[in-house]
Amino acid sequence: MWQETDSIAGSPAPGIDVSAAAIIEEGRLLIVSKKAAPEVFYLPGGKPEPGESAEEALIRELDEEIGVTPTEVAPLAQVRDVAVLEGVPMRLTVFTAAIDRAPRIAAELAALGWTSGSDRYAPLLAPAIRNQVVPLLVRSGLLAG
Ligand SMILES: Nc1nc2c([nH]c(=O)n2[C@H]2C[C@H](O)[C@@H](COP(=O)(O)OP(=O)(O)OP(=O)(O)O)O2)c(=O)[nH]1
Repeated sequence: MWQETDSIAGSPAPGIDVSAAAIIEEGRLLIVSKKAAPEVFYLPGGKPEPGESAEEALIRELDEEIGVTPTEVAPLAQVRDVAVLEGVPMRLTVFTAAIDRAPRIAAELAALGWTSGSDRYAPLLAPAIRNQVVPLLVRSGLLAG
């Protein structure tokens, strides 16, 4: 289902897996920052726990982080970059999603915002989001850019 670009068949991918949601409302993408690094913004989500699928992890993390349940979840892309907090290789599995209520900051989050991808948040976005996910959303017609 996912297109793999740089793994050798049969060998596990190095680094960490992270699931994240691209939630767009009124032309803006929902982004969050964590208390551990309040100046870095990225998509809500996190690492799957043992035995959890990427989508199950996403649903759990959205509840824990922003108190919402996704109403429509669809695979968008897998991107590889350096995980901005750990500094290790990361495979980020991104789903598009809608949410059932207004998000609110919970758990370990510092802030929540909505970005066009080219506004004041742009320099604060994690590299995977700024360089890969936002351009993909713009190419897909989901974000004006
Ligand atoms: N959720 C998320 N994490 C991202 C994105 N881009 C990016 O580099 N990361 C990095 C930040 C962290 O280094 C790592 C995710 O770790 P995390 O601390 O948010 O995961 P978690 O909620 O499962 O936390 P924990 O179990 O380690 O406490 O991936 C993104 O768009 N969304």
